[in-house]
Amino acid sequence: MIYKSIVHIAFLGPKGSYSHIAAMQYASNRHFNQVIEHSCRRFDDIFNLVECDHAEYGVVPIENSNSGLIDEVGDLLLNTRLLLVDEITIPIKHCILVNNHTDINQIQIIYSHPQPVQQCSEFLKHFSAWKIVFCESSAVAMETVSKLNQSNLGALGNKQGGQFYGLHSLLTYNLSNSHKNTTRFIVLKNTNIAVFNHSIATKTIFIISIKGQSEKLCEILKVLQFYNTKITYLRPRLLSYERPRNIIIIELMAHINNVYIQHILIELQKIAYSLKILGCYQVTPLTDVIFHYNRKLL
Ligand SMILES: O=C(O)C(=O)C[C@]1(C(=O)O)C=C[C@@H](O)C=C1
Repeated sequence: MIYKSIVHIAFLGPKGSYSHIAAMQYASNRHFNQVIEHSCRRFDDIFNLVECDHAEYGVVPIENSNSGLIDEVGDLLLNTRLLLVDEITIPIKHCILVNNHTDINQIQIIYSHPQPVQQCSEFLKHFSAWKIVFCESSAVAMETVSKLNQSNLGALGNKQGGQFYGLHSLLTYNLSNSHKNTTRFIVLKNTNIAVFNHSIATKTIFIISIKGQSEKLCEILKVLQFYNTKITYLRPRLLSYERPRNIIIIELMAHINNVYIQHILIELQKIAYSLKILGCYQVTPLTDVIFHYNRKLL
């Protein structure tokens, strides 16, 4: 446990975004007494704030159970010197947020971040006449609908967040394509939080960049298979088609000082164009996110 009186946390805002929920949940898990919220409009602003020490922690989404890697965050990780010190997974429950008496049939325009649109694509097929306007976050979407205060507008967001903007929620069952929709957020920091006890569940995450495509990827997989380490995440992303270059984020369930991990890193360094350790941290069990969040709102 970490006890610190005032902690600055940056996240994709404004208030009521899923990132805000995750950031507040992290603060609650860590028993921070007082949190100064730095609500950012873009992911790179979050990275910059933490890099410049204006915020101690940055909370960003890395992966959604439906739509996969958040590409922009993956790309930012390649170039940052920040470290991953923790992660938090929260349930994502999208609904439609509207002004006062708006009925679902009155809606003509939906404001949303691109991620919820992707995650609710099956549901949205039933309302193909809706015009979709993309926003920087689900909270910006809700804020916009609230400010415009028209009965033909709706936002894709979450019920709790909608309360910040005085919106009503329609269709509060899960609108996502799959029954269980969760997003994993990572916590970024300038310095590492040391994990001394190797027996507890610990992850090591690194990012590799490779030139060329399939052969290098196969070589990497062979190394991982040889050392038989538990892979909890592996995701390649093609950065450029012209001169093929891939980044691969790999997450292994072991401490960085584990002898096998050390061998793997040495082997992979020979194959990769670049290899960067993103972090090594203890995995905390899932907690009841919405409970803490509601308590803060009421
Ligand atoms: O729009 C928000 O509320 C965010 O916090 C961003 C974001 C994302 O980029 O994935 C976070 C979690 C959900 O998957 C949807 C959107």
